[in-house]
Amino acid sequence: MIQFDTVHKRFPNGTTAVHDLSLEMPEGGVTALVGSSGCGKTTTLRMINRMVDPTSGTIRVGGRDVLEQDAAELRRSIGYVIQQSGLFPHRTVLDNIATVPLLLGWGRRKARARAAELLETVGLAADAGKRYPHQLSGGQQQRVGVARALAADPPVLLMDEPFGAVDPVVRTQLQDELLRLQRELNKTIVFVTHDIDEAVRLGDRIAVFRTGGHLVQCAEPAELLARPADDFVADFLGAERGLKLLSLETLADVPQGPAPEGGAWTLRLDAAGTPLAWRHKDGDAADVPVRALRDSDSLLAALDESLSAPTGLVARVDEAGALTGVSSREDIHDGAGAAHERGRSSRGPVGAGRAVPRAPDWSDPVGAEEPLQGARGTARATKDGPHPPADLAGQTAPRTTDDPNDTDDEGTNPAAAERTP
Ligand SMILES: Nc1ncnc2c1ncn2[C@@H]1O[C@H](COP(=O)(O)OP(=O)(O)OP(=O)(O)O)[C@@H](O)[C@H]1O
Repeated sequence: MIQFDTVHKRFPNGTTAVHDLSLEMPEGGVTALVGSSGCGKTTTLRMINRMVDPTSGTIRVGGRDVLEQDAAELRRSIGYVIQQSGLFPHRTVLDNIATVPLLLGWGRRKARARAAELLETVGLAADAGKRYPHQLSGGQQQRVGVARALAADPPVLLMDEPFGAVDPVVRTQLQDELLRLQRELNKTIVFVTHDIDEAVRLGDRIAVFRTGGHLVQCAEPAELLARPADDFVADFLGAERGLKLLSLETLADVPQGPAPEGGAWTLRLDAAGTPLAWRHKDGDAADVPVRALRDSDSLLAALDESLSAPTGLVARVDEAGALTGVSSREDIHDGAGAAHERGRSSRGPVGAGRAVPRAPDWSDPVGAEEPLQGARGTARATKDGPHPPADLAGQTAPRTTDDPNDTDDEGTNPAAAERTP
């Protein structure tokens, strides 16, 4: 879907941001761009929708050279989500989401109907549509940002650290939701992040860059974790590379047996057979909570639970949450060893049956129930409106898809003011 062919970007001040990049981003997949600060991730992303033009080389989207297309039209045909959502502060949420459809000449009624539909898709209550961005939490604003990017149903979504400014809990919810949406929508997504865990979780492929805009390795997460190309990539992946690999493997193949009876600990179940807690036979010790796991949960979660459970056993449940059996710490450990063995072999199927997130929908209760006030995490809003971090103020935040003349080769910001479609 997106092809970079020896693409080079040198800014007028002499900085080489991207160095002879050749990379393919497959259709319907999430390509995560990672690397340390200043290694050219954002520039790479912005060359796709011509917010920045390459100095040399060719970028094709859907087989067409982007330089042969009108920049404004191209930008409207590609969804774009940034950190701090980049919403227009003086427009309602509904109008923010309707921005691109209006630019495409849909007509107000149709554009608003589509915006209302998308509010639901991203898990926000209809009431949120009438609010202004600063009346939403950081996580909610990001959802609006995603809805806005999806409004004209573009085949390609560019996401630049979209969840970088929310707290870890909200961030995980947003990641889960993106995975759920992606299973339905099958967009071609390019996702920039600093966070390797986020890249492993979301990426079908991960491209690792190093300073100077050099691509060091591009591979599926499991392959990257099992066989980093060099010390730079290994360092970037971090000390817990082995555990990260287990986050990609499911528990499905680990054997299970019947829950123990008559020993020191027994598993308490409710009437439907759902595990509740481990109970000690003497009744002196407090019950130990149990985190029952499904086949689709990860080996990492299983390892964690087996270490937390007093018996070393992991309760396994079916889709309805009813107990199917238990797996021992040893069996889980063997499963982990087998996953690593496959990873070390030339092209093992590690990660093929990738673990899926547990929360199947936008489980942010704020969307429906909490008062739509204030912000959580670092994307804080106050009664005076959102406060973007200093490095974003006046630069990234105002850049949106409805800003057709916005290119930044000189590092200036022609889009400081909101433009009306
Ligand atoms: N408009 C510009 N003019 C001059 N240099 C620029 C411009 N935009 C980016 N750069 C430089 O190009 C290099 C790559 O920047 P880029 O924003 O693409 O990196 P990044 O990997 O996305 O960084 P970060 O993770 O910190 O956002 C950096 O050295 C940056 O200072």
